[in-house]
Amino acid sequence: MQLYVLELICIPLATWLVHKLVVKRLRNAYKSTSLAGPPSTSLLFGIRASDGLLRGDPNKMYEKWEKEYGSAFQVPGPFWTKQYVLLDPKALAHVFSRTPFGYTRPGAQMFLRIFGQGLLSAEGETHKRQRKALTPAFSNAAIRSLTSIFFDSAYKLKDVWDSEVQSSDANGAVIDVQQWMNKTSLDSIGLAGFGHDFHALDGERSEVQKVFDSFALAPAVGKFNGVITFIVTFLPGGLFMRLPLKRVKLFTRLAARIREVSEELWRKSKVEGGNDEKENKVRSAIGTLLKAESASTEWKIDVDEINELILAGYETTSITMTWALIELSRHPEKQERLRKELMESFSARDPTHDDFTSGLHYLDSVLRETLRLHPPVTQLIRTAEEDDILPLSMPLKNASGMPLNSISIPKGGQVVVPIRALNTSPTLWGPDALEFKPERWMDDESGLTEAARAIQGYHHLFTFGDGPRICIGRAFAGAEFKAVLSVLLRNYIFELRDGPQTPIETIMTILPRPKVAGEKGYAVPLRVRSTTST
Ligand code: HEM
Repeated sequence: MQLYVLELICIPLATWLVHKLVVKRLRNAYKSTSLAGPPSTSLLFGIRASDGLLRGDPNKMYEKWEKEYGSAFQVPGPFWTKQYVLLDPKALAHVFSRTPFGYTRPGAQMFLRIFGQGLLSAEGETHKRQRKALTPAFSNAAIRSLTSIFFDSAYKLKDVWDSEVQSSDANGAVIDVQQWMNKTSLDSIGLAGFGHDFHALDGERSEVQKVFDSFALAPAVGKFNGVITFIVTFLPGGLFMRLPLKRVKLFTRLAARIREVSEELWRKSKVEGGNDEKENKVRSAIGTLLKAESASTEWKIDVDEINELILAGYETTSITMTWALIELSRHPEKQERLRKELMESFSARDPTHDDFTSGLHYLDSVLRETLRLHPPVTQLIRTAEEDDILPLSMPLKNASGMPLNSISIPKGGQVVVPIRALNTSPTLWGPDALEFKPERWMDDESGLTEAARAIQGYHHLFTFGDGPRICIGRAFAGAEFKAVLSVLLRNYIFELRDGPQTPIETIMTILPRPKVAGEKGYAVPLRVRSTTST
């Protein structure tokens, strides 16, 4: 009798396993193109357990493999799967044009579990509907009305730095700029996104900021990075959230804190923001939506949406502004060129939104070059929802050396978009691909190679993704970056404390952040002097 029960459990389980591990694998092997690529380093985890991917920067490995195998190659994934790494512009354009329907985001379940049903976790028709609802909040007109909020934050920052700089000697004050970019970004997203002041620039440390910081104090090191990638992409989100891991607990805490703030903001906005009386509430992204919502019964803005905007907008923008200050400190002549451009027309007043979008070309080039060299999101992964054929624009050979003009991907197959490797590939960007050269974007992108021009995305970059899921906050981030840098560059001169050759490393928090080598946490101490003291 006992044997009978055991059989009842074991036979279906074994059948399911055989189907999953053998039949599906054989079907996929038959339907997929076999590309060249690095060998597996672990029976169970494929190449994900290799030191280069786990402890190092995965993009360094992708750069190395691009040289060895070409513009598309395969890497062995966990449980005998494989992932296709794509650096071919035509193949990528195909994948992104089919998103969100042909290819889905494997981590979406995790976002859903942690942050609720927002844009990041939505797929298919739900995504389409939610995206349409949020779009007015990020339109040109909306960003134009938010620009003064970005300036308010920048000037608040200037007040604090002025007193530090004035009380320092002629060499200037040493300031950890990353901390201050965090505060500026958090206050800006609070005010411009939701009409809420986190008061980070006033010295208050909100609960949300405390949890974000705890990721930096307990960074993902060693095997953890790889294990997380493995779990997120292969287990259903529910299981991931039950894993007794420190980082999972941090994510849960972060979600809870953000949710507390979001619920409060949402409640306040509902009471005050749906009309014109409270002008500061309407002059925020959510204010715009609530105003529109009152005229429509089709959709409702939700707390989950607020959650995700804080998560998606805070760190990404802060990291980008920090990298720009590092690069400008490493290249004093480029810093001077930017200052000159700003001072020529804006020594007496601030630029407007129109000045940012149609003038100030060098500032725009510094933004693009920073986004190219230092994308805060360094890779995207997509799962094919059906069998597909990827067209190719660059010559490629399969694993047996035969020329290919397309790649077959089976349903369930995963493609990796190595954003940083793509943005810095010498094949696409030329021999100076790794150099910080805003000049390449000037004069109608005159310094771009033909190959780079063929790349789609945001100005030929995948830093914001591409297609229907392209970052909805890209103009928001761009306006904030430009407002903050235009104030800082007109008022201060920046240098790396220990000279332009100071080594910079990256450290994994939620996203990889820069840090000066040897510093605690993710500190980026720069020497800051007033422009009027020279
Ligand atoms: C430099 C700053 C930023 C970078 C580099 C960045 C990057 C990205 C990337 C790569 C994606 C696509 C993810 C994917 O396809 O899987 C994305 C999506 C998204 N971003 Fe950003 N982001 C930035 C700033 C912002 C800001 C300021 C906001 C909001 C205020 C924001 C809100 C979002 C949202 C809601 C999505 C999901 C869009 C969708 O799925 O339709 N981002 N971002």
